[in-house]
Amino acid sequence: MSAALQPAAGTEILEVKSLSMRFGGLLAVDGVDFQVQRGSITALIGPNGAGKTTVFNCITGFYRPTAGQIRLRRADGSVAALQTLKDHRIARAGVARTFQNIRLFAGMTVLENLLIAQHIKLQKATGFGIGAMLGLSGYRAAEAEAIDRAAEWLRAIGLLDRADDIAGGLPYGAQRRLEIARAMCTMPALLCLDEPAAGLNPRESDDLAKLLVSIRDGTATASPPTSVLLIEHDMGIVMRISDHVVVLDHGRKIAEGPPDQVRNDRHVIAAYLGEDEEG
Ligand SMILES: Nc1ncnc2c1ncn2[C@@H]1O[C@H](COP(=O)(O)OP(=O)(O)OP(=O)(O)O)[C@@H](O)[C@H]1O
Repeated sequence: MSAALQPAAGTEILEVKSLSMRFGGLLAVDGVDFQVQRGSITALIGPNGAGKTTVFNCITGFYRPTAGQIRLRRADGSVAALQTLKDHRIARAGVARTFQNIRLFAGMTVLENLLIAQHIKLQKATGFGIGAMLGLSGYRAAEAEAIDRAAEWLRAIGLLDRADDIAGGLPYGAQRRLEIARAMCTMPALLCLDEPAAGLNPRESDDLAKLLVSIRDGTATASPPTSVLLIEHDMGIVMRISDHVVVLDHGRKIAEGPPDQVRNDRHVIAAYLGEDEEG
């Protein structure tokens, strides 16, 4: 049965409610609540081990939460209860993600990486393979559309002239942008990015910040505006591009609000100072 349950009410695209995740004796996420507003960039921050990636893994179906609800409210008003779905169904429901460590198909070309991301749509359009084998027009149209979309995203990330290069040979910052383009080729409602600025130099970070804002605003390509949830340690980027910041520490939410408010929150300052003392 579909996870579409009830019509939309608010403007949030994602609602995380009383989320908990236990690993044996460790409560890595402890009753966390937050929302991602449609058309916003929301950052999930906190010291090392705060539970950020675990929250992401629950949202994207890599972990089944111990308790709590994760609701994706789609544009058509239906609600998907993500905590009940497997990862591939969450992807189909409209949630795309990237990982802390780059996970491209390094031996394939830049373009192939973007086409593979669209294989589910191609399969559907072709009656799961038969149409492709027979060379039916539905397949050719879907394939042309996939290539057009890939080209649009390659233009948006400045890699159109490298479409036929091997992805693994790209500079690190370009690989990061390609991963984001790959996620965007699935036309998600919500884009989840786990430390997209990790390892980038200042110029690459700047390009990334602009790309994320253009994804949020729908100006990167002809695609509509897309809500973004990101985990990020680079506070320069977080403070510059986020509309809303959620702060975790030891598995609990300790603050949330606009960047300026969170930056001056005494609980947040104490959590980060504590990390410095330990480190
Ligand atoms: N699969 C797992 N099994 C056991 N413990 C885990 C697992 N995944 C995470 N943890 C633990 O849960 C806690 C939260 O980890 P998590 O990776 O979510 O934190 P984080 O905020 O993303 O940290 P970082 O910023 O360092 O990536 C840590 O104590 C971690 O060791």
